[in-house]
Amino acid sequence: MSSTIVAQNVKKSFSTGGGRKRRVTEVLRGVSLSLEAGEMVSIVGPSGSGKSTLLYCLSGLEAADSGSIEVMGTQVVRASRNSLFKMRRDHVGFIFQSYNLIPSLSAGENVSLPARLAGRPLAKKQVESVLESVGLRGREKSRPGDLSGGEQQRVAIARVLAARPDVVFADEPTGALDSKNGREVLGMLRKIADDPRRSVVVVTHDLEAASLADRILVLKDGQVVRVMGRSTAAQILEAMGGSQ
Ligand SMILES: Nc1ncnc2c1ncn2[C@@H]1O[C@H](COP(=O)(O)OP(=O)(O)OP(=O)(O)O)[C@@H](O)[C@H]1O
Repeated sequence: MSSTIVAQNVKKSFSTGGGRKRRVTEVLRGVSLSLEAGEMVSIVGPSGSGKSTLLYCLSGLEAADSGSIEVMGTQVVRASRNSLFKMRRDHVGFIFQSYNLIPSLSAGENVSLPARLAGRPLAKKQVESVLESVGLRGREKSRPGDLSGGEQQRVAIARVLAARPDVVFADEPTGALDSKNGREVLGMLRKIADDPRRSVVVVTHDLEAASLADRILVLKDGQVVRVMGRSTAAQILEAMGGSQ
């Protein structure tokens, strides 16, 4: 197996307020992790423990202060904007709680946009086939506003699948969905990670979602306090000390 992400001793602080009211909060206090191709990792922990910040630092959306993060061999910490742009374009896909679709574009156009921007336009058949793979056959022309939340998230997954990324980062992907749609979306994420070339990192409060991962990292106060192999939601809850 080969590593898609290797992160060592990642630190990140935020400062808020100015002058005498300036406060520095250490949000990540030396996080290390590695992710293998074909693996799904969940990051869980109490609210404010730094889960989203970690995801954004790993993907280069947020700049870590120190440490080392390699994504598919590219060093992310203190990388140039150009190198981060290329790393994200060539290797990374994102799924957010809020879907982040462009409302004025159809489902098909949303799916094909990243490939078009990367100068590798998709054939109509490819767009149809990737939408079909997420259960949206024949919905190419629908606009996000005409789709349910679950369907919009599936378009977002189709957009990621079309770009064939090595690593998919998902931040609370089921946070806005009911449990049935949430389960379907999670099944799709699990399927992405079952491809031996791909890996998935999911930040979630949903412990059923977390239990689909091969490894679960429990974050507390900006540090990884537990690393678990395949676990049930009840075992994860126990590892978190009984509180989400
Ligand atoms: N841009 C920012 N500026 C200042 N503080 C920030 C910023 N982003 C995050 N924080 C702070 O960092 C801490 C961790 O936030 P983060 O969103 O990473 O936690 P989380 O574990 O994902 O929380 P939740 O589960 O509630 O989404 C919080 O105290 C938050 O207020």
